[in-house]
Amino acid sequence: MLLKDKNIFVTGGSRGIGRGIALACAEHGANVAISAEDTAAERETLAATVAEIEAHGVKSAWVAASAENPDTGDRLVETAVDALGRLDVFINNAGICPFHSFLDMPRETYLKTVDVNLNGAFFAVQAAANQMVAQGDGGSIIAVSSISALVGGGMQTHYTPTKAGVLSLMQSTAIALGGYGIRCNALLPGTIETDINREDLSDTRKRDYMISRTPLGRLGAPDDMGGPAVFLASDLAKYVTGAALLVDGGLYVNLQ
Ligand SMILES: NC(=O)C1=CN([C@@H]2O[C@H](COP(=O)(O)OP(=O)(O)OC[C@H]3O[C@@H](n4cnc5c(N)ncnc54)[C@H](O)[C@@H]3O)[C@@H](O)[C@H]2O)C=CC1
Ligand SMILES: C[C@H](O)[C@@H]1OC(=O)[C@H](O)[C@@H]1O
Repeated sequence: MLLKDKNIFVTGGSRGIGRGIALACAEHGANVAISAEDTAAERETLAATVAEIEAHGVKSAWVAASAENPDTGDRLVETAVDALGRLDVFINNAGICPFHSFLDMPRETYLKTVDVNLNGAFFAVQAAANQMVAQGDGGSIIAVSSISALVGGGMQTHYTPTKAGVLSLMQSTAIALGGYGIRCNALLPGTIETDINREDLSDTRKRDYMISRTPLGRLGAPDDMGGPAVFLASDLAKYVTGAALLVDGGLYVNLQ
């Protein structure tokens, strides 16, 4: 039980990587609140995931709050404090990756991707950090960046800069918040099979190619992200801040 009695918020926790992380935290004894995009479908998914979290005997709560709204960060913190009592760990995970070619990228696709992935992360992390500073005894902030912070993607020209930005945000907030005992780290997943890439990976040639590039011989699953997130959230990582942890089955280092 690495996270007993810690109070954690996971954005985009309804499904995919966020759900995998939320369930791993609950398995380790944490109370976990989650958010997702404000849609009718996500409200149902949030409620279902909250039931799975509570099955671990911990407290949970959900809020439907879209990341592109700069006020959302405050709503997330309010939800955590109202339901759990305080906020010890904040995990910014919500994100989108609408694959699209560069030359004809619609402006709205670019702007929405930046708003959700980067601007949303900034305001949410700022709100969480202010709550932790007010509590006065430190905390842990984790941002889900990507292997795509380090390498490019021809159909991801709008997306990869947001993931580099989120990594950079954790590096700078590690400095800004270190004096308050707040650690800030980034998780960099490789290719994890979720709804975000279901259509892209339905091309079996692409899927097989991605597997062939991965030394561990398979794509990732959401629960592969759980252990690394629990580690960074826990006191095992008490001297880890400003770090970037690749969780990619070895994909990044595989040149030849
Ligand atoms: N699946 C992958 O291979 C990788 C994913 N990532 C990152 O992991 C994070 C999670 O991705 P997945 O779990 O794969 O995606 P997913 O599509 O399975 O889940 C996305 C989650 O984010 C939430 N979300 C989407 N748009 C939102 C909005 N406008 N406001 C608030 N919440 C919103 C959804 O409600 C959902 O809970 C993203 O930031 C993504 O960039 C990074 C590297 C690889
Ligand atoms: C959505 C992609 O499949 C996924 O997202 C990323 O950040 C990486 O580029 C992965 O391949």
